[in-house]
Amino acid sequence: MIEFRSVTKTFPDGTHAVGDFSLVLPSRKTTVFVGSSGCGKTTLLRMINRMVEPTSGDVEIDGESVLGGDPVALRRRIGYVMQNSGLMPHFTVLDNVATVLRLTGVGKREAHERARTMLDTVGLDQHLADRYPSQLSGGQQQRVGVARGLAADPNILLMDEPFGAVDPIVRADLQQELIRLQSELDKTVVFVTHDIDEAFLLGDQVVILDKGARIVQVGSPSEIIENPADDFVEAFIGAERGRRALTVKQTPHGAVVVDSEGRTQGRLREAPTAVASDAAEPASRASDAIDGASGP
Ligand SMILES: Nc1ncnc2c1ncn2[C@@H]1O[C@H](COP(=O)(O)OP(=O)(O)OP(=O)(O)O)[C@@H](O)[C@H]1O
Repeated sequence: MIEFRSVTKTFPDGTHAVGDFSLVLPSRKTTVFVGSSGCGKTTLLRMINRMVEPTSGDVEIDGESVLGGDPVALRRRIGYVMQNSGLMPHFTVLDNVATVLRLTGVGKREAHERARTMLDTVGLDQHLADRYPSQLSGGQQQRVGVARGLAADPNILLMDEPFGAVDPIVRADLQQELIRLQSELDKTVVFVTHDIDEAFLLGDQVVILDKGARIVQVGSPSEIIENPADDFVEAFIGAERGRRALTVKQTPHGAVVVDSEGRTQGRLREAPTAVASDAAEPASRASDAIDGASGP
């Protein structure tokens, strides 16, 4: 479990990036920080591995302050995946993935072996191992970034807009891959995005932030969609428009669900009892009740 305790961050130039932020991020779940540009998402993420030092307050991992020990050792036991992959251009794919292992003293042979396994884990073909990052597509580079973040088998994986720079089709593919990976690996994932659909797709816990990393609402996707805290959240999640502004339309073959553009999204199942039990299952998605909805 990661816990932020009254954390603030003011940068040396006087910018108040985070003001009094407190939150528990449960273990083995995905928490998504979502909010518009400059609201403090990256700063929050980087305070977990001390790439940014808090001005005041504390961040704890399993009850232990991250501020007590050596920041370099801390960073090596926390996976980090960033936008544009952050791969080292003069290292091969295999060497990039093996980096953290090598830094922690693992021998070259063993590190490469482990790196090869990681390529399989993230769905990358072995023949890419000897290529350089510039010889890969954007989506492949991001997969290498994920493999590198996971190579040392960290309990915590921090992901900062990891799929922000790839086209929508590749992005959807990478999102599904992350869902698959998470179900296999069971990490504590902290994911930053400004895309609310991505947040709802990936997050067990979604944290909607406003300027200064002020928490506007925190909850499961279902909780937020079913009960937006205020007008800000309602506007942010697009509750009144697009794919979430759904209405029921009766047809000769039963009720269907139609979006705000008039497109039929799926067939409504008659399951009033299932609706009641959904409330007890926070991980359920609104789309679960819609037969045939393709998801965000
Ligand atoms: N090193 C820095 N020095 C001064 N101000 C900074 C620094 N890093 C970030 N900031 C400022 O702190 C605020 C929060 O930045 P942060 O990068 O955390 O936001 P964000 O929500 O991740 O934004 P984006 O989605 O655009 O990446 C912004 O106003 C930003 O300009």
